[in-house]
Amino acid sequence: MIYTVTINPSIDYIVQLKELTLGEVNRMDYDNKLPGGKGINVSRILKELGHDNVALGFLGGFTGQFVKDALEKTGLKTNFTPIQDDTRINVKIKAQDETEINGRGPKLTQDEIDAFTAQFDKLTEDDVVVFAGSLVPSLNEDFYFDLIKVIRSKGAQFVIDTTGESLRKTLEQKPLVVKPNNHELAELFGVKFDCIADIVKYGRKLLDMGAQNVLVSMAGDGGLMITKDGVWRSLAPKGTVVNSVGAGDSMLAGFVGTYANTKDPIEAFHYGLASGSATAFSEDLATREKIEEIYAQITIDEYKD
Ligand SMILES: Nc1ncnc2c1ncn2[C@@H]1O[C@H](COP(=O)(O)OP(=O)(O)OP(=O)(O)O)[C@@H](O)[C@H]1O
Ligand SMILES: O=P(O)(O)OC[C@@]1(O)O[C@H](CO)[C@@H](O)[C@@H]1O
Repeated sequence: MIYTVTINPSIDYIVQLKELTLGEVNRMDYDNKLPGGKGINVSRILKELGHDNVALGFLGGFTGQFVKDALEKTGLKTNFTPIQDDTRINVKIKAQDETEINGRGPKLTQDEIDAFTAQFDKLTEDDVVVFAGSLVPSLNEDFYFDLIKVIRSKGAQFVIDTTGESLRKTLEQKPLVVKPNNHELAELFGVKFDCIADIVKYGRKLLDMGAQNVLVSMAGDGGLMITKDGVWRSLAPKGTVVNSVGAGDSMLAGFVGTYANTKDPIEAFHYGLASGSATAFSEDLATREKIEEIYAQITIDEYKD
């Protein structure tokens, strides 16, 4: 089974207006409330693609109830740990630019944390756990690292969408895949990339440091996949970008779901790219129909040094 973990879910409050003027009363043209959080987005795309999965994390208050109901309406399997405090609301303003204001997140009690962590004792080597998104203020990065140790001790695989030092620290536990974007990869090594060969060189370092597969997303320039068997590249398909929320999560979902079911990294990369671009071209996260349409437009070429 694939489990996604969203420690700090949200209601994504999408607000659209032609122009945002700071310091004035602005009126919305359109607004919408969506269940949000990176792991939840991964779960929603996994479900679209027909990959069985369960969304885990913490939900509380009227906002948490909204997220739970919205996910259950889609038929997604969830097993969120109930909490006393309210799940956060993240504001996504789509005006002349896209501006995001994300909440800090709720307080968790020790009993709530213990109830959540107990679930990981049941994992087996057939399971994959995907961690995505920020932690709540009362937890630090060690929370992820400690859970990852438990997951690996059960023989299960893990994926964590993180950057910087916490990415470096998780590599020794051999994540199934890491997915920095090209800027995050450059920052991790304190370098600047001038060409694809530079990106490949530093992507290979992540393999050497423990990652099983490396995806480097490059927004409108597509992506690269680096594995021990070779390097593959794809240009992004053409389309109108209407949404930058969740493209990275969708890419991760397309890759992880396909890889878990086929063990074919090239097919997984293909679905990862298609899912990322399909979401970038959609108002909300992509539908399966859109992902398949984009999939058919993508070609993947082997990259030779
Ligand atoms: N302008 C675009 N045109 C086509 N595809 C895109 C575009 N932007 C993003 N994508 C698709 O989404 C994938 C992930 O995008 P990106 O590189 O921005 O990841 P990210 O930085 O992790 O995203 P996020 O902002 O969601 O965290 C890309 O590899 C690509 O497939
Ligand atoms: O504050 P975090 O956890 O880093 O990011 C949360 C978030 O911005 O990420 C998702 C898009 O990737 C949104 O659904 C959600 O609001």
